[in-house]
Amino acid sequence: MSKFGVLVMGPAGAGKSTFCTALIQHLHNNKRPCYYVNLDPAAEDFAFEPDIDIKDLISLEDVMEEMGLGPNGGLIYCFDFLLENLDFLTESLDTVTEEYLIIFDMPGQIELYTHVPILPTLVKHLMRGSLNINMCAAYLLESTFVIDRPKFFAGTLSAMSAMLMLEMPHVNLLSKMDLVKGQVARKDLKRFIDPDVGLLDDDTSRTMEFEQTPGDSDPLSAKNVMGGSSFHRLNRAVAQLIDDFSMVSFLQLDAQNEDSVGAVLSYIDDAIQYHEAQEPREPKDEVETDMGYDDMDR
Ligand SMILES: Nc1nc2c(ncn2[C@@H]2O[C@H](COP(=O)(O)OP(=O)(O)OP(=O)(O)O)[C@@H](O)[C@H]2O)c(=O)[nH]1
Repeated sequence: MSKFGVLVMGPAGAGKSTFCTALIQHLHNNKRPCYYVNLDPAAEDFAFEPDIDIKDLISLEDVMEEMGLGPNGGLIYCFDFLLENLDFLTESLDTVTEEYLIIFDMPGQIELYTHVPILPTLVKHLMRGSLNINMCAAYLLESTFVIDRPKFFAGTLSAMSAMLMLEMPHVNLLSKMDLVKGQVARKDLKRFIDPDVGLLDDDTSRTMEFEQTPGDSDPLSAKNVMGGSSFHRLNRAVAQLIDDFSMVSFLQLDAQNEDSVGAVLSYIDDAIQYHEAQEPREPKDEVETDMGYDDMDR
């Protein structure tokens, strides 16, 4: 038997830390031990004190001050530093026994999940190195995005990008469900759980915005860029890509409701166990980060 872990990811403000707190509380209530790892070098207030805190190794504030970097470049610097000092994680995680669920609370900068190979390297170390942790990713997307469908598809694309990049068991969560219940009809909500491109066609609230003003031929005019037909075509192409891959579906999460947290945990447990039962796969070749830190804040 090997160790178990969940990597809690998603854009800024999606509810990652709140979910981690609710998960830890739920595990406590059910007398299941857990081990909390904060990997957000900017996180400050915790409901439960982390067992490992990246800030004991490096903090975003110090990096931004000392290196003169912005928040995105600074974050990438912190993660590069973590990758150079993986013993910081390994030494503590080595001592964690198999009955613990290891919860990794990640930062919200979207760059980390989409176009730098830092996370795959970290995941590879955790899953395939000597630690041999059986991991599942939990990717959170705010359910209030369903009100703004292009935003919802953009978020769904980032979830898909993380799935493709990390190649690990993956559970996508529509978080903050308490905020949309009552605002979105149950049958409409179902269409966001398994997103299909038709959602954009039915988006009557935005149809007006997508119509181009007759005679407005400047493709870069504010109206055309923000709400014009090219914007609509781009959204449709993104939605079609997601539809074609047919990879992303969501579970609903209301972190304030313990039954909801328990149901999500069951999926995570199942995903981990299913993966454990499969043959181990060959690791991918390591890839180097090819972006400068300054580029991240442009
Ligand atoms: N109503 C409601 N609010 C929530 C829920 N989960 C989180 N929030 C609120 O959303 C805000 C952001 O939540 P966090 O848990 O800090 O989000 P995060 O993803 O960790 O944010 P970053 O660390 O900045 O990336 C906070 O004000 C939370 O109280 C939820 O299930 N329901």
